[in-house]
Amino acid sequence: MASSLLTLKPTTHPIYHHTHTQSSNIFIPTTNTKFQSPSTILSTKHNCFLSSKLVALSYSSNQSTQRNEDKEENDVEFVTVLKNWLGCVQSALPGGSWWNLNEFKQVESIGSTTKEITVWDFLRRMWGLVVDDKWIVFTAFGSLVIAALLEISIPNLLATSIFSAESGKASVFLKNAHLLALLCIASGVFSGLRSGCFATVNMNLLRRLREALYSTLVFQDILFFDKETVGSLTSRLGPDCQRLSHVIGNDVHMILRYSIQGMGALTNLLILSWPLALSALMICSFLSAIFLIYGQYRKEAAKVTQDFTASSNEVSHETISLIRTVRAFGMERHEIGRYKLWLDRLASISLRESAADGIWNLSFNSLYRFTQVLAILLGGLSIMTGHATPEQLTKYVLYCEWLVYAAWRVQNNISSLLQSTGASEKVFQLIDLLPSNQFLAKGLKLKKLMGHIEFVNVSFYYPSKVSVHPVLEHVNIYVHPNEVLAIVGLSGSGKSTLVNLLLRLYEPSAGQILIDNIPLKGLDVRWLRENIGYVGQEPHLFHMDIKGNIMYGCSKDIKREDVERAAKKAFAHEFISSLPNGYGTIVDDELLSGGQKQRIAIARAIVREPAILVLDEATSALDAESEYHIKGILQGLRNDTKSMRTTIIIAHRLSTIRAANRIVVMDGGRVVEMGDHLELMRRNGLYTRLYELQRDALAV
Ligand SMILES: Nc1ncnc2c1ncn2[C@@H]1O[C@H](COP(=O)(O)OP(=O)(O)OP(=O)(O)O)[C@@H](O)[C@H]1O
Repeated sequence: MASSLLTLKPTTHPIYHHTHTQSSNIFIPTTNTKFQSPSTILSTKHNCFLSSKLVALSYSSNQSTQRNEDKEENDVEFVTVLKNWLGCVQSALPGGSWWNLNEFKQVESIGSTTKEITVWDFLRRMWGLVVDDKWIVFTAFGSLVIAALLEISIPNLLATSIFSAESGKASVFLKNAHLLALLCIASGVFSGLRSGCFATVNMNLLRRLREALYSTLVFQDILFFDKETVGSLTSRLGPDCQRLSHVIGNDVHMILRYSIQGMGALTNLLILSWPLALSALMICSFLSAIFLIYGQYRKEAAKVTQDFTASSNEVSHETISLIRTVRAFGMERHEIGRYKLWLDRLASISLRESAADGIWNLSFNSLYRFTQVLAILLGGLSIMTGHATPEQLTKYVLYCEWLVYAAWRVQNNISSLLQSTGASEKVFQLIDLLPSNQFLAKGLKLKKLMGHIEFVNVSFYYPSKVSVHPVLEHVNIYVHPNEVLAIVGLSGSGKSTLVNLLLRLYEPSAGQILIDNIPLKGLDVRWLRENIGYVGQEPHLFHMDIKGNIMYGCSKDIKREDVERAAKKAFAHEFISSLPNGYGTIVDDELLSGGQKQRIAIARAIVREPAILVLDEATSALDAESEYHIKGILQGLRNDTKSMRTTIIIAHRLSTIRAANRIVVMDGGRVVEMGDHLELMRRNGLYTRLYELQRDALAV
């Protein structure tokens, strides 16, 4: 290859100089004008012949030097390649660096810090999940034991039947054949019962496991969801739970079944010939020793695989849920690359697992065959010396096979159990999380909420975001019952955070919030939320009909007329009625426009007739006409003295909140101005600046 790149034409062209790149070992021809060919130096009329001779000589000597150099370089190249290969082989040998999973553990993936759990703890916890079905479990294990004992008697009876036929003992043969048929039917019945019961246990276990995990997740603090990703959590609920559900119905079941069969086979072997039985046992012990290393390795690999699966799930979830953004920015290939990175890592782990599997199977098969050879050898010798009969040898060979096969199955299922134990760590860590304190504390439920709100010296940091400056700093705000309070300010000034604290999605780092003079912490959180109507910046709809979406979370008895009235107030009735199934139309986040979603969300907040209404940028996606009407609603709500409703409205469009009783102006987490529109305009501060900027923008 290297020499083929060199095209030496010394008499007509400047000599081709070749360089040797260290990294690639490829010769690159270069035309270097400073180097002249021998023909250029010696080519004169007088010395034409001599020069041509010298050229030839020099060329041939150059060629031979080059051949030598090429050879040396080829040798070096060969040695390097050989060294690399040897290095690869060495690292791939059992115990080599290729098997080390630590480098994967260092990859930043989800949930890498978990408390190690022992197999015993794991089984204890799984038992806790199936204890309600204990009778099904006991029936399953009872049938398992009976079926296993029946199955292990079959080889003995089989050999006895064959040899009784061979020796012409018809009555013995018939008796054995009947017994054999009975045994087969009975073992079939008990095997069926066993499988059915274990399948039921599996199903119930999976259901309970998912239920336990899901209900723990749903009651976590919002802070928890700031840290965890949706993809990783759904991965725990999906594949991880599925994997754990096989533990009792598959792993424990198989371990027990084959342990009984193995013990039965060993007992039969010991009865037949103890030296032969011991030799088979030695092989099994050797297999167990190999297995110990293999099982531990699979447990480690399972943990890494589980985390990588969660990470890949996270990427795919993010990409699919944001597919419109991905498409708009043409990032499809980039996203595929991101996903592929995790798939490659998973494949890398899988490769090691498969290789470990291969080594394990190789060891097992070799030893299994070796047992057969040993049995024939020792058994044959015993027959020749008159120490054993052919019938005994046949039984011996059959039971030997059972023993080794049972040992293999037991060990394989122990390995699977270890894998599940590894995979269970994160799942149980999540299940063990305590619900948010809010749901544990029993708070007050007031007879009637007046809607008086007070933020007293409130400061706040988001716990998930380490920051020098607080998001809110010494905020003091009073909202009177039935008042419409608007909060304005630049983006990121902390307006939504105020609402988050009012809804108790987070707790203030300092200061406190009072409602009707009672600290928020002292109130029942569910009751409080029932009494607050909230419309967020990006309202989300559930995949259900519009009526269900409007009624969502409302504890009162709501009639269809109430839903329609709320929809009319929110200017949603007209577009809902124009849909094919009206209020029965199934919608979700993708099927409606932003403005339509916002109107449904406003109807959802209105229908519960809350004492406190919070609108966080609730008019941002509305057209001018709807916004005008919504302003009318707000005005109506304000004048509705019967319902006594306090309204907090956050808006960027200052036109929306001009009519508010008071306007709070926020800047960098602080309240910088407070008053009604005219007062603030007179003050000529931040509000005036913002107002004028918006007016100018509209005038342009
Ligand atoms: N869940 C969160 N975790 C960490 N930081 C957050 C979280 N939510 C908001 N922040 C940060 O808190 C600060 C205030 O955000 P907030 O949403 O309250 O501002 P805002 O005034 O409502 O902004 P906008 O008008 O753009 O909605 C921002 O710097 C933001 O990055």
